[in-house]
This record gives sequence, C-alpha cells and structure tokens, in this order.
Amino acid sequence: MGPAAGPVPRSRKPVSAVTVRVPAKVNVQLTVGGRRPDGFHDLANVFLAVGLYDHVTAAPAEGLRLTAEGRDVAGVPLDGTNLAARAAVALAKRYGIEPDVHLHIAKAIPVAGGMAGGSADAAGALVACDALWGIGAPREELLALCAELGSDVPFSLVGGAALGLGRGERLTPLEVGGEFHWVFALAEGGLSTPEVYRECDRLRRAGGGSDLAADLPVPVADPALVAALAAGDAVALGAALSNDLQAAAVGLRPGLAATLAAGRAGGALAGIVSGSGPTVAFLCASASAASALAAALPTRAHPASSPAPGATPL
Ligand SMILES: C[C@@](CO)(OP(=O)(O)O)[C@H](O)COP(=O)(O)OP(=O)(O)OC[C@H]1O[C@@H](n2ccc(N)nc2=O)[C@H](O)[C@@H]1O
Ligand SMILES: Nc1ncnc2c1ncn2[C@@H]1O[C@H](COP(=O)(O)OP(=O)(O)O)[C@@H](O)[C@H]1O
Repeated sequence: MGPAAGPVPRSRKPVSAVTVRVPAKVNVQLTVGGRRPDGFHDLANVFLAVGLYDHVTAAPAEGLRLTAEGRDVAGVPLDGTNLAARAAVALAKRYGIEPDVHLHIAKAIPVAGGMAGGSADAAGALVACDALWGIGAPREELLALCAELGSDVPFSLVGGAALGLGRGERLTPLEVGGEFHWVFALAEGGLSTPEVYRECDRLRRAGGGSDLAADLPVPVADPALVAALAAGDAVALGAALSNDLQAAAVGLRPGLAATLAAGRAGGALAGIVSGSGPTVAFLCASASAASALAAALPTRAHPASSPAPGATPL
C-alpha cells in the first residue's frame, strides 16, 4: 500500500446511513501449499459466495461506535479488534479523515465457522463507510485495503466465484454456469484459523513430510473443479470438492466426522468442511433436497444457494 491517498475526493454526496449486504463463502477447493517465511501458506483457494448474509450499516456518529445483533453475537468483539472497525479505521486513514461512524452488524454468518464472517463484515464496512463519507474510492483501492485486512476479505467484496492465489488475496473471477444448493451444518463453538493451519503443518511433519513453501509445489486450481463450476454441474462439483485443512479441522474437532457421515447418509451429493471449519457444507442435487437434508440433520443447519453477489449496498 502506498502513501495516504490525500484529501477525500468527495466525488459522491455523503449519505445519512447505508446498509450493505455481504455474503458468506464456502471453499470448493482449498489446496494448501507450504508455510512461507511470512507465516502464511500459499493457496489455490476456490471461493464460492453463498446466499447467507451479514448486513453492515454505517450511520453518522462522533468517533467510532460498534454494535451487533444475532444469535452468535457473543463471539463478536465490539472493540477496535473487530474486522469491520479495523476496515473503517483503515479507510479513514487512507483518506486522511476521522473514522466517525456508528457501525451496526446484523450477523447471520456463523462466527469462527470457516465461512469468512469477519471478512464479510470488513468488506461491508469498507463499502458502507465509503458511501457514508462520500469518498467514492476506486475499486482497486478498496481491493488493496481488503487485502491488507485479511486474506479472505477481497473475495467478500467481489463475491460470485473466484480463484484466490498467493495467501488467497490475488483473485481471478471464475464462471459459474448454474445454481448450486448447499446445506451448512453449524457447530457449537468455532475453530481458530491459525490453529487449524498449525495443525495442518503438524500433520505434514508427523507424516514425515515438510511443511515449508520452499519444499512444496505451488498449489494450482483443479481443472475438473473449474469446469464443473462453469458447467453448473453439481455431481461433477461434488466429486471434485477438496479441502487440505479438513483433516486438521476434524483432528481438532473429532465430532465433525459424524456430521460428515450424517450428511452423506442423508442424501447429500458430497460433504466437506468449509475452509478452516467447523461448519460442514453439504452439496445437494436440488433446493428441495437441501431443505429436506437441513431438516433431517441432528445439528443446526441452514440451506443456502450459490453463487451470491459480493458486498452490495441496499
Ligand atoms: C482458511 C480460510 C480459507 O478461505 O478462511 P476461513 O475458512 O478460516 O474463513 C483462509 O485461508 C483464512 O483467511 P483469513 O481468515 O482472511 O486469514 P488472515 O486473517 O489473512 O490470517 C489469519 C491467520 O491464518 C493463517 N493463514 C491465513 C491465510 C493463509 N493463506 N495462510 C495462513 O497460514 C495465518 O496463521 C494467519 O496469521
Ligand atoms: N466482524 C466480526 N465478525 C466475527 N468475528 C470477528 C469479527 N471481527 C473480528 N472477529 C474475530 O475473528 C474470529 C474469526 O471470525 P470469523 O471471520 O467469523 O471466522 P472464520 O475465520 O472461521 O471465517 C472470531 O473468533 C472473532 O474473534
């Protein structure tokens, strides 16, 4: 990121309050390469946005105020560590203004669930504050701020489907040729993303391999998976789903094995841990099959479909 962008261009009129809808994601491919000297892992991360949304509202205030509502809101920090608050501060700093805003997060995305809820809120806060403060920041500027805030944040801004390379922040949009129907089986309590990556590394070393980027190939997208997405072919997508963090997540949360088995027994085409977990995603043949599976699973479960648009002002 270069120097501060200077005075706010005020290319747009400030608005009184703005609400932005932001989607959750599932990783249909998560190939994890080695750990880099900066501590991050090289990825081939195929993101698919799903129609399960947080809403971030930015309203005028003096100073930065943060509130949240939703079932899992106890796990959401309401201080300066909240990713939405960090996004507002980063945008204000970039344009040399004060981060005067009341951010309210209406949370539906599971917290620490592997569905990028915090990243969604960060992208939502950027778009909402950009409008509230009348900045009109170029898209490239917003994407650069997103990448500084977290590896998954750029995808929350763009939505749809995309291949994320590097640590997941370097995006190439992917074509999606149809609607995919999912059920998300929610777990009680989250998993820490860094801890899951550490467990993945530990398993690699315990298996006699290396966990270092210098020793492992740079991950690439799976052509069969990319073709299945483009064709809208749920059976082929189900066959191609892969997640290198799954063994680590199940190792840390052994109950996930039973959840995966329950979904498959309940008629899912395929099941996979979503990102670092512990949410489990089941791909279904139709919307009605997804509703039936959601009702049959023993855990709390949400049906949702893909693709979904990225951060959208309402
Ligand atoms: C695993 C994934 C899959 O999309 O997401 P979740 O399933 O947790 O939502 C992502 O890689 C998470 O991205 P995000 O949650 O943005 O992570 P960041 O804030 O950038 O990094 C948090 C920590 O995760 C680890 N990390 C993250 C990304 C990456 N490519 N390699 C890593 O090793 C590092 O330990 C880092 O300090
Ligand atoms: N806006 C936010 N919503 C949820 N969690 C947040 C937020 N800001 C910061 N966090 C912190 O980030 C952690 C990871 O949250 P989240 O993004 O929901 O999970 P994941 O990385 O598994 O997708 C949470 O445990 C919480 O401490």
